[in-house]
Amino acid sequence: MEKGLVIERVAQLIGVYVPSVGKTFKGIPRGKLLKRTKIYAGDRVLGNIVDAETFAIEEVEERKNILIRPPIANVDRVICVMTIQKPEFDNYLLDSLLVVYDHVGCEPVVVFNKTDLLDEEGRGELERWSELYSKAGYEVVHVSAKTGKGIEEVVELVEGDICILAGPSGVGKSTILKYLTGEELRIGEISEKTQRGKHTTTGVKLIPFGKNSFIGDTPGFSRVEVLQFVSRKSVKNYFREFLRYECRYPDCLHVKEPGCGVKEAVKKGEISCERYKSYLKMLREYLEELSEICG
Ligand SMILES: Nc1nc2c(ncn2[C@@H]2O[C@H](COP(=O)(O)OP(=O)(O)OP(=O)(O)O)[C@@H](O)[C@H]2O)c(=O)[nH]1
Ligand SMILES: [Zn+2]
Repeated sequence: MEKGLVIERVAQLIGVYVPSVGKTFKGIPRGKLLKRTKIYAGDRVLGNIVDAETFAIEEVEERKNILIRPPIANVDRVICVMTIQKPEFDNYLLDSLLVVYDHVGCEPVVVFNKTDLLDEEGRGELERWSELYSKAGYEVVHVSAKTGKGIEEVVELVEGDICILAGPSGVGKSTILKYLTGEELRIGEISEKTQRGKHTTTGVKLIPFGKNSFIGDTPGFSRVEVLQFVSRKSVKNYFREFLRYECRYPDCLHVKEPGCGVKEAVKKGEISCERYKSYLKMLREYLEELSEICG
């Protein structure tokens, strides 16, 4: 059987890219396959080329994850696009994206875009935040989708991966996608009925770029409520720099417990106050003493 990758899932249409022939076929699920599983963009499938247009899908390989928004399976990377200025950097939003995507097994990359328009102060901020996130254990890249600067570094970093873009409105997600693939980013339809800002789309396409990478044509989250996705007690597992420290109690939430290694590290300046504040905010906690430690 041949291996294929579902790169298009729009209504009933399934597009299967078959690397051995470098071509996309119309996928037809065989037998009772659809009774057993759904088929998502990003699914790795096994099947046979039936004719010049058709690929009969026999099996869907086990998925490493499925994102709900956009609906894509096996997403390796989320490119979290942020800016320092225009719009102003929102570190709480970034921290929320990092937690939620890490939770689904999607490795985040922090991309600061619009570096071309930074003034002196902006460049200082860019350096400060970049150092903070690198130290915390994330990959950080500076780009300008206007001049193309730094984009190649992103392409190299995500080689071979299935990616999506996430980040707030106006940071340049569409511009980056256009730069990478020559295609437009589709905006997910916003369903007005749900108050949660849920987006629904009729389908999703993965667009090839770089040597062997794919990227979704629908953006991921532009804002996110962490506790809708991650339980209160496991949020701490996705602040990766916290994992380097030990606490007296293994189930320590790093809030008011005695003998907390994380809080100690914040006091010593080894964990940044900004990150710790984001953590408390996610848990809807507040610490009086923090104003003394962090100012
Ligand atoms: N100077 C500069 N402008 C940029 C850059 N990238 C994008 N822009 C501009 O910023 C504006 C917003 O860019 P978009 O690509 O539409 O941003 P988006 O994140 O897709 O926004 P939404 O569709 O609202 O989610 C556009 O006017 C772009 O031309 C950049 O690197 N430098
Ligand atoms: Zn602790």
